[in-house]
Amino acid sequence: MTRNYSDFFPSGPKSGGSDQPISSLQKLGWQSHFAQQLSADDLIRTPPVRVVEVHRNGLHVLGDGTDQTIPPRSDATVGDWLLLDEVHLASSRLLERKSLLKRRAPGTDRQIQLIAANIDTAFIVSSCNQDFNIARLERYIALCFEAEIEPVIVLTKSDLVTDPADFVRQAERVSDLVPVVTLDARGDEPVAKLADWCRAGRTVAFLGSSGVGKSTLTNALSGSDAIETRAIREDDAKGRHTTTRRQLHLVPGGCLVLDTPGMRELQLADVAAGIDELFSDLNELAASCRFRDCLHQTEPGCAVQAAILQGQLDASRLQRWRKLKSEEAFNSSSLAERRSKDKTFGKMVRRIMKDKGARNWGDS
Ligand SMILES: Nc1nc2c(ncn2[C@@H]2O[C@H](COP(=O)(O)OP(=O)(O)OP(=O)(O)O)[C@@H](O)[C@H]2O)c(=O)[nH]1
Ligand SMILES: [Zn+2]
Repeated sequence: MTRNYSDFFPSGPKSGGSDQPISSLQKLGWQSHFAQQLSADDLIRTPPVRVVEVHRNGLHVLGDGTDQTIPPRSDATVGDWLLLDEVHLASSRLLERKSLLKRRAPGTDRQIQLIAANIDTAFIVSSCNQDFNIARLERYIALCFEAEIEPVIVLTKSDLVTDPADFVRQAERVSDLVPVVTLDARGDEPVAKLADWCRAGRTVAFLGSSGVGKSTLTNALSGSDAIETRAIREDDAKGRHTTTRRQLHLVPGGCLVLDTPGMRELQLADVAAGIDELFSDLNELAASCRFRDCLHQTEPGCAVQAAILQGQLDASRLQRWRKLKSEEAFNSSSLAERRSKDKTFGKMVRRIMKDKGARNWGDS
């Protein structure tokens, strides 16, 4: 097979609305970030493929002329790029990610699980009704900032309220860095209003609680009720609650949409930097407090309390910041403890094995 290798080294992300044809790899989300990581020699020996689906028996990968399932590996997740070693599949090289969403597994084990890699934009979906919750939006945004994913707030069900303006105002106050879009997820609005982020070759995901309209939006983007993709399998097309797989849907002529059922139990762990970024206004204020360890309660010279008194800061935002930070600290510290216990245990095992080995030698 002859490949046009110039396609593998894009000059940069294609601009929206451009009529330039894009290569099959670019359609799969290939970007200069990945191209920079390989040499022409790598390319000849190991063609890039993207993991579009993870299931128990393996990873479904697609590339230029490649469509196959390779053995599972714990360090790769949906959205990852691999340099496929067709002779030794397990030796395929994992390319450095542009972004990574991970979570702490529910239950007692609480291991870190990789959710998805290389998402460009996450639409944080909430509806203009009782689901609307600033603290929840903030959690998702902190997570996106940490994961290096661009968040966009999408407020659905605008048709069910007389005026969504109040929801929009509240959502806009979450962060200057995060755009807010309102729409009716059924019909034509999503395609038009999300077009900037849903260009061909971009990878997007919808995050949010059950019933807010994530599936409706996904279908709206794909222009059908059953998303037409190369990765989709029959059972998934029928019922979206039946699958526990994670996969990327290739929207014909458009972006790639990640569909992951595990997004609902997201826990905040190891996202301190994301929280700092989201609450940078509070961090800046805190830097002017008289005491470095100010708790922003009743301390004299507290710049945060002063801002609240002056009406520049909403007291509830301070409360949410505190809550998020303590949740994060709790989740992360228990992980640290677990890691250190694991280490101690590992050391103990090695010592015993060593002792045993020494004794066995002595016995012989
Ligand atoms: N009126 C109105 N109904 C909507 C809108 N978006 C979604 N719905 C309806 O809300 C219901 C739930 O939408 P889904 O798309 O299934 O929500 P989801 O977020 O995918 O839910 P899960 O699959 O449980 O996570 C469906 O009946 C949709 O038709 C909207 O913008 N306006
Ligand atoms: Zn203070």
